[in-house]
Amino acid sequence: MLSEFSEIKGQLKNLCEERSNLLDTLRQLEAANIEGEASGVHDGEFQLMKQFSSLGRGKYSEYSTTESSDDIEKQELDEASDEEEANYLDANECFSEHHTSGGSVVGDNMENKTIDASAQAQVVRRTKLPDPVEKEKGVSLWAMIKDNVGKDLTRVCLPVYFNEPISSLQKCFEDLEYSYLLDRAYEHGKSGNSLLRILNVAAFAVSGYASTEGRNCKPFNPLLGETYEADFPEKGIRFFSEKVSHHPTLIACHCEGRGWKFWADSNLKSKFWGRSIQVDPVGTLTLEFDDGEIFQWSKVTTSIYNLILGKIYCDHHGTMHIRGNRQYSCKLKYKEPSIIERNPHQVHGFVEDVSGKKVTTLFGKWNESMYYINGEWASKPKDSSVLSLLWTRNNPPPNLTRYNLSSFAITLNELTPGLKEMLPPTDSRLRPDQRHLENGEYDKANAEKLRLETRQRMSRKLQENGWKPRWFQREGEDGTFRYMGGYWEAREMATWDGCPNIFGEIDQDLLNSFEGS
Ligand SMILES: CC(C)CCC[C@@H](C)[C@H]1CC[C@H]2[C@@H]3CC=C4C[C@@H](O)CC[C@]4(C)[C@H]3CC[C@]12C
Repeated sequence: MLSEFSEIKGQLKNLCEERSNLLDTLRQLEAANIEGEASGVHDGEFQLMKQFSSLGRGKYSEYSTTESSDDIEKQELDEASDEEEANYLDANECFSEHHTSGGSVVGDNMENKTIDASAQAQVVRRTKLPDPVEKEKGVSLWAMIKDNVGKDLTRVCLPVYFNEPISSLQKCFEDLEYSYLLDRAYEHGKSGNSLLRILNVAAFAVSGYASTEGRNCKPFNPLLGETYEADFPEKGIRFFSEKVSHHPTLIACHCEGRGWKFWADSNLKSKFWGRSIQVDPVGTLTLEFDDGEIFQWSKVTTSIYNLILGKIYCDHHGTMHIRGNRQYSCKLKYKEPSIIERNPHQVHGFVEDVSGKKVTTLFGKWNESMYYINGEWASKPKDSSVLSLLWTRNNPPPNLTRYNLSSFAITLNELTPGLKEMLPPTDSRLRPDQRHLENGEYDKANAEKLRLETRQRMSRKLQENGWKPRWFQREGEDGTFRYMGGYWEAREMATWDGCPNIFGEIDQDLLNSFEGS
């Protein structure tokens, strides 16, 4: 059984190598003669799709089967704890970049910064993570898992090496990296082009997945009541999120941009399949334009593969239905990976009008770019000139670390000058274990993580005793969390009433009441 499996794996590996050689050749060809535009005439959508995929600049290394070195560094595992019930897979949104095969962190000592020259605000954000203080330790996930065979994996506490220095609250904000698509959508709708509005909304919905590529660490599971603010005047957006429930794990977020508002709450249902995990996000994302047009959709299924052997990677599959309250809606299919289908990460779909008539075809890849074909496919000349680019992913930062954060993600946990003094005590940036991990202080990070997990274990009790989120409230029949307002106003006044010091020492009374019951 096992030998059969490794045989198949071996064959797959060969196939993968063959494929990546082919892809390399194609890429070279592409570099040689194509600049953003495909040449040649083809006879149908299929051909065009093939051609399109060969234009990809994505890497396919997630399908390679390099075995993780079994550096056995035994870690004391926490007993299955309450805290970890929903903690194993607690991310909520995500983003990422290309892969690094090794785990080396190379960087110069210079803190290189870029200056955003936009007239509005001179926000200077970092372009790399701090250089790690300690050398990284190699710990294989397999070593962790094999000692826990038979246990519910979702309840196994993992040491901090499996985390990325981003909390789930911050990861939610990664979905807004390409918020300019919504600005565009607003403008198009305003000038009467509702088709281009929904096309940009669709591209936005897909772009939220771009940075999940190559991300193979767990985000921090926020503490109950933990918050995250992101004021990005250079993007014209302001984002806020709060962990509103620990049982089940729920995160709510709210974002305001130029002509639109976006909100969501997310709950993840996960299934463990042995070698892989399937995550089904539950909940609706809502986008409301200032002119009253509303779009709603849900995220598709994400699977995380190669938990035991090979390189961990995730893929997304299922159908996303973007429902609008006016003329158009859109269906997008994220294709399931298969051995025969050598073209991973494909997304395609249609914009439909109220009568269900297909108006426009969309396709692309969630890790690269999205295109649309205007009008009836059949009536078009069959070459790439019918394609219009909607979205393309930003380049990865020059020095990728093992976390594979995008340039945008790198800025999310930064304490820019003067920010610390403004933040409430609940902000993710102040979470000590996450900060230590970011600095590469692994022992300190682990110690703080253990301390905070004690607090986390009390969350159920807190919730049973009537704990309520500070900034969000359940609303409507479906009970989605909506932002109540007041955060940015409180920030102006620097009054953080009702924002406890959740990262500090645990209040003795709280501890007593918890242990006494
Ligand atoms: C055992 C550990 C080390 C495995 C690491 C698993 C990583 C790859 C997992 C853990 C949590 C996962 C995330 C959980 C939830 C979502 C929301 C979904 O809408 C997009 C994918 C996304 C963002 C997942 C991407 C992959 C992810 C980050």
